[in-house]
Amino acid sequence: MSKPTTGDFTKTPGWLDWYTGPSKPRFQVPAGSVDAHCHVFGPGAEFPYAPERKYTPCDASKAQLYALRDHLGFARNVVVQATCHGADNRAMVDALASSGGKARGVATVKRGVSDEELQAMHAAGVRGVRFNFVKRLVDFTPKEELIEIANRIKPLGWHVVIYFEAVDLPELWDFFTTLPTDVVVDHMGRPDVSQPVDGPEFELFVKFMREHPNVWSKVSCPERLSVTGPKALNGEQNAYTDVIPFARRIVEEFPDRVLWGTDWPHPNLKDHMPDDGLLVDFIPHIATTPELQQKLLVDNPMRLYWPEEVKG
Ligand SMILES: O=C(O)/C=C(\CC(=O)C(=O)O)C(=O)O
Repeated sequence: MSKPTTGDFTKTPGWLDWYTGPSKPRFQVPAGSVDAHCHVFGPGAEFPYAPERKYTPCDASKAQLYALRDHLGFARNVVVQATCHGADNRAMVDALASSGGKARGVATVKRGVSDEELQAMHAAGVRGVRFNFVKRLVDFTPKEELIEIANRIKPLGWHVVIYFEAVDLPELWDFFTTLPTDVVVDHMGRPDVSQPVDGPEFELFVKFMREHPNVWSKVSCPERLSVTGPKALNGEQNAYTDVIPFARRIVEEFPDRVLWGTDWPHPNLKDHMPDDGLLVDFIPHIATTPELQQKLLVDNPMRLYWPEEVKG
């Protein structure tokens, strides 16, 4: 893969660039697998970063994303709008347009978005909107605005992706459970994996999924959640062992409502940048049978993002 660039923007101090030269995964993903959570950044010279952004990344282009897809053995991507682009979805939509139908998108929209804009995004392959509640990433948006947006995108058959920290789930519960669409949680609601997997915090998340059949979860980002590692670097085949019980529990309890993604280019990591090949080798630790792997990587994302291609 080519190397990251930065254009005229100055990266956030301490920014870690994505890993060049990822290893070839030992785990071969099933045919038709979907990387259901990844981003593009700019390039800033073509698609400038948003003035309201909380971080400035290195560039991560669609060509680099699709090269990674091919290298890892994936067939498709779901490109999620990153907060460094605010509600300017052009870089993400441009990536979808160049994918030959092999990428869908999740956008960020404001209440002022027009029906024509929503229709154009739908035609480009957008199938969801993302509501972000992680305070270091976004300014607060009133809940009435978000509900209004959710009601507007529902007729398009889109869903809502939510990103929040585990400690905030109790406060957000009532809002999340009134959303009128399918709801996809990023990174299992960011559990504190130093707490027990059957402790009150994660039990609340499991209850959220158990009591609400419209709620799905991405079992992604062990590199973000892990406290003890080991890191997915230097050929490590048993990375992020402290995250495994959490992800495995969700995969086994809700096999038809889980998704997986690389999270490339891994915004805002502070400690290390993982080798994406080794992240793929993490998958069989959390989806331990071919049946679970098929659902996680193919059947579930296809049902949510390419339903027209799913028979029956
Ligand atoms: O890539 C992710 O999912 C997580 C992010 C970044 C993010 O959500 C964004 O910029 O939109 C994070 O925790 O910093």
